[in-house]
Amino acid sequence: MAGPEAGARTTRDDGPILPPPLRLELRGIRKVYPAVVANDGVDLAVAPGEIHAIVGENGAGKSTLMKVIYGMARPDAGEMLWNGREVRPRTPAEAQRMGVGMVFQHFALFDTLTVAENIALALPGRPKLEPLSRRIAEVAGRYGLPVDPRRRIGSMSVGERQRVEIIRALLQDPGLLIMDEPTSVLTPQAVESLFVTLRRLAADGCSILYISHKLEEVRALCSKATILRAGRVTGVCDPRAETAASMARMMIGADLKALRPAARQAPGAPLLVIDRLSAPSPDPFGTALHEVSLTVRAGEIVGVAGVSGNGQAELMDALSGERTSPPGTIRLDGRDLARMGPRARRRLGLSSAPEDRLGRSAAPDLPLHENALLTARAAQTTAWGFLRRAKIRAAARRIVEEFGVRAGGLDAPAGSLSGGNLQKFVIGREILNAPRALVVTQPTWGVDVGAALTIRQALAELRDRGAAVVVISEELDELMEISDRIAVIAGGRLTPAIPRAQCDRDAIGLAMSGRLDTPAAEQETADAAAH
Ligand SMILES: Nc1ncnc2c1ncn2[C@@H]1O[C@H](COP(=O)(O)OP(=O)(O)OP(=O)(O)O)[C@@H](O)[C@H]1O
Repeated sequence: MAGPEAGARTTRDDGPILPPPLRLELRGIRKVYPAVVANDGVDLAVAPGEIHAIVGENGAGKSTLMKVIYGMARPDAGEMLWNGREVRPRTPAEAQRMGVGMVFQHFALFDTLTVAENIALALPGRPKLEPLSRRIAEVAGRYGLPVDPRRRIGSMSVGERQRVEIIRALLQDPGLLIMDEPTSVLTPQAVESLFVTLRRLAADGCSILYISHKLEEVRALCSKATILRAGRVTGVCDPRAETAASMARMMIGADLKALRPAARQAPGAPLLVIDRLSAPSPDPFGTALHEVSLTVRAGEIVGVAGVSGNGQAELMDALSGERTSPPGTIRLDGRDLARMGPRARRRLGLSSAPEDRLGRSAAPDLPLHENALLTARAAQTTAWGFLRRAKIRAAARRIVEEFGVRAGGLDAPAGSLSGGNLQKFVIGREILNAPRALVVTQPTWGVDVGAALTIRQALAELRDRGAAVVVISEELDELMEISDRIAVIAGGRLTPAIPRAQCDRDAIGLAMSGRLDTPAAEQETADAAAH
């Protein structure tokens, strides 16, 4: 895959055997943004065929470093060597020609085109579809990435789309593949098969840079890790010889606090009751909701597991009020909110934080303090019709402090925050509004281990104060940790929720793949009948 020198040892004349040059070496990379030094003298060494993790807290500078390597950001200082030669890629196309491939968190594929058509668009010289389809099938077979080149992207699951992205990158014959948080959207089974693919690639000599907040995955997959904190390298280690806790310590510079166990009380009366909610999807490739029913009691967190694209977005739209008047009811304390818009629902105590943080949960160009205002209740932020500026700034400051949001001050635009920091801000804002019921999607998506803990703790505390909380997430581990009961959404249908203690990971994983005739689902039905 990565050329003849990959993974081999080279000889020079008849002299001693020399190790091959590093695939990639960075020396003293520095990148400065107006309010922050994102990379501050970063060194990185990646050998051929090495799976190398980049870990660090939100805002530590991981994405910036990847952008430098992929020609999307110009460093202010430092040098980059590729197979021992100095290079300065100025665009992604240049980086690709050099041999760097990148698979992004957010896929850039056209729904209406087939796999082969999408891939053809990305390759130089617009290759013919027939021979290209054969090459796709060949790469797919070699690396265990089953994909039909004639299928339309719109009909594919997220895991399948990721395979297409990986195949697209592999067809450019990369010597280094950058994967940015690749498992956040996958079922446990899909994560396993992704790891098989990556190990095969590495065995063929392709180096992999693997960005992740999931330290257990890093330990299972990677043979080396570079740890960043506040733009600097704070450690290089072999993750297999570390524990998740010891790596977290290098990332944070302190021990990770444990989730504080709360003095739990039994949940109270039903507070949020969703009954036979159906909704068509606005998106031709979306998933319609079919008679979704769920009862969440006061003082309870119900997790909704599922692979993205199975109706989660439609469920969130229906619960947040972004789409109204569906058949079915959404009752909060007995009052039906199904025909009310988001503001009215919020006023009555039902808050939500959709997944698309920059598009729908925050205004990227507005400063943080104005973003704090977006979903605040009017009573807290206005007096006699005037905005209470000091109160709003104080509310924004509280979010930043309690949730450890790293930003260039309250006047920094939301769009300048790193992905994880924006996430902390949006979720923190909703929790601190103290709603009676809260629906969140992927609450810790892209946030580091320390911040994930803070967010989970805050959700648990909200629950313990008597709120009804629904967490829609693709991360089964997280749902198993924080939910009192778990339901699975697949194909727009929701299984009844079963108590966490009775949840079996494998059965949930299967139900997530659309196989609802599992023991877990039968158990749920029995339990629901008993309620
Ligand atoms: N285009 C930009 N303009 C201004 N500041 C930026 C820009 N891009 C990144 N930053 C800042 O640079 C720092 C590093 O951000 P970066 O996205 O590299 O972090 P990260 O480690 O990838 O974080 P996360 O885990 O949250 O994705 C952050 O403080 C961020 O706010």
